[in-house]
Amino acid sequence: MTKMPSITDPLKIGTRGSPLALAQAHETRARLMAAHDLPEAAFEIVVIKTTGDNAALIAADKPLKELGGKGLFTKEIEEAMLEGRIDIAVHSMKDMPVAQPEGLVLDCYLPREDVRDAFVSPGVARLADLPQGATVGSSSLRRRAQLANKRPDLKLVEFRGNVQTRLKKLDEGVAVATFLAMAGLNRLGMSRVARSAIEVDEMLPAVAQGCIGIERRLADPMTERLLAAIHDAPAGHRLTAERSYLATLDGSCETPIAGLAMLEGDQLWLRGEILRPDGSHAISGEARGSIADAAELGTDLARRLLAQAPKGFFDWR
Ligand SMILES: NCc1[nH]cc(CCC(=O)O)c1CC(=O)O
Repeated sequence: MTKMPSITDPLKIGTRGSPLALAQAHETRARLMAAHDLPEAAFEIVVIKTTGDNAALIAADKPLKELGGKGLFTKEIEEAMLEGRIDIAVHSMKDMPVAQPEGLVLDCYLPREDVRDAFVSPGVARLADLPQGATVGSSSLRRRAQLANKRPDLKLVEFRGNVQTRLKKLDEGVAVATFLAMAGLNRLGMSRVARSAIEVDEMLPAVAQGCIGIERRLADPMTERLLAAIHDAPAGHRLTAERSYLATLDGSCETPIAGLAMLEGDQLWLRGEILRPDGSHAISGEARGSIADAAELGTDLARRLLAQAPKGFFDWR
């Protein structure tokens, strides 16, 4: 695109078709309209079906790592952008690999939502109140490992699908509780589904949880300029630290990894936790430093955690 988007030549916003993905695309469009004083018709939302949206695959209730891991929800979208069928792509940063394909850049982040996990249960008020031996549902490697580590008495079952599917499973008594990101619920206007928010000291969230990122083509200066106006610098500093930590740890989604950076003025406070998938061993640590050193902070914390990991810590794969 060489000129400002217009009704006759709209900027094409690529997204998955899930309710959460669409809500995120609409938020992005609203921010672009406001920042550039453009009408809604200057943007076109283009829904792209990804491997991860294949209902048959998801219904199989296999752990996501067996279905192709990170990239499952992005490959087709990135291909569409490289082919020019879309101009930008809106993503949940939590699901994004740390490196993008040649020719694409991911450096625009919207203001971050609630980073906490939600505790969802018809009968139990909070995580700490779960009775001994209760069955809980989650397909997230990180949440499963964290729960197994803290509460080895709990029984874990795979739980996937959209919010409605999961709530139905709870209704049917398949499990007494499940976990979702507060951010997703808030963006869907469904915060009431959360029985309580789990504080980050109790369950450290996934790297980049609650953050929307917008990807573009490298050789597209107009889009770069459009996106620069809606980039949130604080989210950028936090994500830089968290993603550099993840990159050093080799964050394929085959390893349970948690990480969260908080900003206090121009200082970053990065916390991290790596676990064995069965929860038998957790290693955590933290690092503090200036936003100018965000990337080094992430690398440094990751190296320190790895140094504490006994030989074979990740060998379970
Ligand atoms: N892995 C799926 C996914 N990717 C992003 C979110 C929620 C929104 C966010 O964290 O930005 C979710 C669902 C969940 O964890 O409940």
